[in-house]
Amino acid sequence: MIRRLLHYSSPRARRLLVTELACVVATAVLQGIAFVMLVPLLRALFLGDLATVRFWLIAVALVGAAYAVVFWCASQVGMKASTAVLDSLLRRLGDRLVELPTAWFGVDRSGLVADIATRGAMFVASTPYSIVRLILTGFITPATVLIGMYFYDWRLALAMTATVPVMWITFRWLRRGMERDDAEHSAAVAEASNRVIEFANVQPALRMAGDRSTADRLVEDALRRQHQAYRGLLLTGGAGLAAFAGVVQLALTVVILLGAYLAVGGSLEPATLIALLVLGVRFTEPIANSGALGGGVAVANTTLTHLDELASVAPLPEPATSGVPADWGIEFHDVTFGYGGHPVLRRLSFTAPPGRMTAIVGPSGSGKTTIIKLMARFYDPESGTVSIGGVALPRLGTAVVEAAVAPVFQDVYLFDDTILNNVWIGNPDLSREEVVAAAARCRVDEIVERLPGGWDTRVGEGGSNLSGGERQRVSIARALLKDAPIVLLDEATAALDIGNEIAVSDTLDALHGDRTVIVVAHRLSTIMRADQILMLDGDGGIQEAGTHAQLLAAGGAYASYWQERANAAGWRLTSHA
Ligand SMILES: Nc1ncnc2c1ncn2[C@@H]1O[C@H](COP(=O)(O)OP(=O)(O)OP(=O)(O)O)[C@@H](O)[C@H]1O
Repeated sequence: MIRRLLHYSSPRARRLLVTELACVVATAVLQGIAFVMLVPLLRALFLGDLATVRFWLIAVALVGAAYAVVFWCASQVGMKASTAVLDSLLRRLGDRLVELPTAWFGVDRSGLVADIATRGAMFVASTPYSIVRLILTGFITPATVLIGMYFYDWRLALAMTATVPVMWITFRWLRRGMERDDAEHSAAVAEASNRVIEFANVQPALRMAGDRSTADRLVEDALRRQHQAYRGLLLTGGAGLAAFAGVVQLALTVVILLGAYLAVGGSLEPATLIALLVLGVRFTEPIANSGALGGGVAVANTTLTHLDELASVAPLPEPATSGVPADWGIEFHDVTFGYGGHPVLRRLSFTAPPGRMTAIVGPSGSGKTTIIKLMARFYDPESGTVSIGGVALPRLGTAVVEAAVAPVFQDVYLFDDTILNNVWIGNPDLSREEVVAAAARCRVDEIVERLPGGWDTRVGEGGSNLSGGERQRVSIARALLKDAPIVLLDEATAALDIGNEIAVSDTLDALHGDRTVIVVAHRLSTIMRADQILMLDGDGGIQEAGTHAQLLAAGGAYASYWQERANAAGWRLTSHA
């Protein structure tokens, strides 16, 4: 564990940790020496040899003083080391999260990350001081005592040595059990916190649907699994500790019995036996205490394993020097891609010309959002290439792609900051007036008018104080402000309010002819604006491609799709009239 901890520590934290451990080893050895010195002291006391008693008393006092000084140093360095280790762990976690491929965050990992960043990192950072120190003392002090024992009676020392492997095996067994159960417990805690967060987020939808049983069940199941895992952890810990304490007591009993046998046989003086038995107790006591801490090491190891897992997530390949795109057109060439082995796109090829708007339409689940995500390089395709301006995205590099692309997804997440700052992050170099003007173009000013604090109203965690459509409007304003040459817009199906529709239309008008725009389009008004429409076939390919007029004239799948949507819209208007 120490090796893994050193691996995740900064050079300063590493220096402090090594110094702390050196001090701990020194205190443990000094403690062991003091215990060993008790033997001649006690023996002299029993025999009434006061001159020898005085000599050993001074010697024990000197060793005790040295112990106190080194112990104080270990405590001071230990506290600094804990803070430095916590700092290193959080930095490593933060740096790693920034490097991870965007797709890693697609699956809900918030529970796991929160567990590492809070409970896990704090626990690991305090481990060297609160646990490792005591465990090291629990092993080094008895080892010193054992060596000392050989100087007084090799037979008792040998008996003690024979018990060491049994204690070691039991300790390892206890630790492994705790490690396994803590990994299960930690996964259950992460799952339960994901479900509780989800439960809170979907409350409005649940209440609308009038059926809370499914979400209730999911949360209850997750909490039940967490309780079960915790019970398992406590049971393993309890049983393991009892077994370990039993083995340690057995070791002491062996030494007492052997000592008594030798004393009865006359080959060991009673005064020496009593002194050695005191030493025997001193040998087993720290070991028994450290057994209880083995579980703590297991818990710390779980967090370190999670950090190892994060470190092993393969990053997307990046070029040594980025290629330069000839323009801002996007090309898919023979692209195949899927999730978990199930292909969503099969040998898909198309071109989205620069400065033009391409609308992607098709059945639900046909891969429209997936195409947008491949363009933003959340993933690389399994085969084929996605390129911008003739340069494949792996040769452009993620940073260049991220700078060139302004994506607006359906599931918009806003920071718990003011509405203005949420737009401003699109381009922090602009002035407040410029940001307000750009946001107004996307009709964010309409939202702001009804907010008590105007532009400086906080939007709540994830933007929860705004509607889905409003959140997307803020996100569109942010994307516009970024002034990227490519805009990817996944039109919100869940937010078909008129204000949002006008905001999207105005934005598309503003972008038209200037940027390459790719829209996953659901609204007829959006689809009609496009220079090119790609209609997906629901089997990973393109069924039809062309302009609105061309596709209508062709009278194929798109014409039927259009007719259906237009009829539905007409029916709605009539029914309201
Ligand atoms: N992260 C993911 N892991 C596993 N499967 C996924 C993931 N994202 C999407 N899928 C699956 O891939 C398929 C295509 O999803 P995608 O979101 O691209 O479709 P879509 O055409 O945009 O759908 P919609 O119109 O309903 O938004 C679906 O079957 C979806 O369930």
